Amino acid sequence: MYDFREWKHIFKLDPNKEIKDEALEQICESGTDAIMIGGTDGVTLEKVINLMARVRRYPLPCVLEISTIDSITPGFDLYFIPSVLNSSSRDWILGQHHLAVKEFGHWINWQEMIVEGYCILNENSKVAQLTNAMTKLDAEDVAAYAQMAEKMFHLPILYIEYSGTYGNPEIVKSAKNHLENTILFYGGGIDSVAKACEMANYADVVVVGNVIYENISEALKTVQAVKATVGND
Ligand SMILES: CC(C)=CCC/C(C)=C/CC/C(C)=C/CC/C(C)=C/CC/C(C)=C/CC/C(C)=C/CC/C(C)=C/COP(=O)(O)OP(=O)(O)O
Ligand SMILES: O=P(O)(O)OC[C@@H](O)CO
Ligand SMILES: [Mg+2]
Repeated sequence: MYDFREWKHIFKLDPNKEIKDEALEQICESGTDAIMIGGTDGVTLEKVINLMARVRRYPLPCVLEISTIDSITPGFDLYFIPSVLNSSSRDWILGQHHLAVKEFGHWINWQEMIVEGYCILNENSKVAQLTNAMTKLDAEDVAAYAQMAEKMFHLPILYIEYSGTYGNPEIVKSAKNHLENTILFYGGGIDSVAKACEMANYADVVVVGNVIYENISEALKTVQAVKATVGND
């Protein structure tokens, strides 16, 4: 079983986006710690299976970040289950989860399931709009979610999500200062070595998504940049 607590860098591949074999090979052989498959819209079972099979040619961990019940497929190393802590709708905090467990609970291998407490901060992102996230939060608000994630709910992961835009490092730093056991993921707008290094100072794991499809050579450079950053100032 892979230990996500040891990871520092993840590439997130979107099943709803095309990636050529050559680019996929570069991503999978980049030295990243894991591939996470996930996205907000257009995530179908067929697209997830197809992408998983292509990633499976390479010997690195492959995680499904569940966004819909219908696209869950066996064969991943781990399953990350998002719960959007700052959603204004119970559906995205625990409602969808309740439906899934009620219907499929007897099939679930809980050792493979890792819950991510999401805090979504880019109001213009598709994921913020989908989940009705309350994005107007300051560092104190996010620090409170961090404490709740760790101390109240004992969540393994807190994910600060700026999907599509670069976030505020002070907010990430403040969250990190309130965490001892919960692993802090940062994702959003990492499109350069400088941004990757800055967030790696505070987050335990830096997630890199869109730049894979926009500028693969910059995407690849983020791997060593993150790994060379000592972190947690
Ligand atoms: C192995 C096997 C076959 C098991 C079967 C048993 C089973 C069904 C287990 C599942 C148990 C369970 C509790 C499932 C949860 C079900 C569920 C649908 C929960 C809701 C998850 C959720 C909150 C989704 C909302 C959207 C979201 C937060 C998605 C996460 C990914 C994300 C943030 C994508 C954004 O990515 P990005 O690339 O920025 O987006 P776009 O580029 O597309 O804009
Ligand atoms: O696509 P970007 O903006 O890199 O964000 C990565 C990830 O946090 C999305 O869920
Ligand atoms: Mg994306």
